[in-house]
Amino acid sequence: MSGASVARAGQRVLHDVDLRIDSGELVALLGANGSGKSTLLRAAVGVLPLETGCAHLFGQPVHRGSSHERVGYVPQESSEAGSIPATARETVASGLLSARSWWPRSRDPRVMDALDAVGMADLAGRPITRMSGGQRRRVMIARALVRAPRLLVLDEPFSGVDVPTQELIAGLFRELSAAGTTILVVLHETGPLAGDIRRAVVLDHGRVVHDGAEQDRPRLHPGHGHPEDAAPLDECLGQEIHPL
Ligand SMILES: Nc1ncnc2c1ncn2[C@@H]1O[C@H](COP(=O)(O)OP(=O)(O)OP(=O)(O)O)[C@@H](O)[C@H]1O
Repeated sequence: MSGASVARAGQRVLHDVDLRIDSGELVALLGANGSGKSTLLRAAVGVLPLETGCAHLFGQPVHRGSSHERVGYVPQESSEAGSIPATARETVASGLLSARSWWPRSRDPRVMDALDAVGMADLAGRPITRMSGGQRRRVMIARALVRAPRLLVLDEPFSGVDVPTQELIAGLFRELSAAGTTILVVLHETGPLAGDIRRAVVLDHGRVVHDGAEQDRPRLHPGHGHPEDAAPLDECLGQEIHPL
């Protein structure tokens, strides 16, 4: 990305971002709530339009209709899955859909392999609407992995996932990274990937304030821009995120 700015609801929330990620890098994107991490990811894969600047993937300009056959994208929990009662297997198979192939391929062996890799093969037949948040998260990671992407873009993959599964997924990222997959991952804490991340990009109020060694990054300060951060606990508890 070069000189990339993005507006949401008429307000600029990403300012003049320059970011180049080379093939095979593992990069953590960090920052307080509302600092613009998800916005950056979504603009980088063409889901959100740029106000200024440009973005390229694999040397080609990115736009909303870009083909993402070489990109695996795992969005944040709140924007994924919805209430469609697809099974884990069907959900992962939908990751194989493309402009050339529109028929769901649940029997493709890659589907069960991807579910196995995130420890979800046993629940392949369960509708994702009947899964916990952490289980759904693992299914969405399998969906991103199923077509062996060259670039994996993940928005808080460990959120809601228990520690043993975090370790499992971190091990998977390590293997993929060693095999040359490029990984850009939004994290709140580096957690199980702490020893693996050489490069951290930190956003603050939509600007890159650090791009370099993880141990040199500035400490995060409390969030801004997300009203729930300041809301009393009983108000937060009243919010139903996934109505069944
Ligand atoms: N759908 C939206 N409409 C309008 N503004 C939005 C929308 N989504 C995010 N924003 C605003 O854009 C800014 C950046 O939000 P973004 O979700 O990119 O931050 P983030 O760093 O990913 O936050 P978090 O850590 O809480 O996920 C914030 O000020 C936020 O309030």
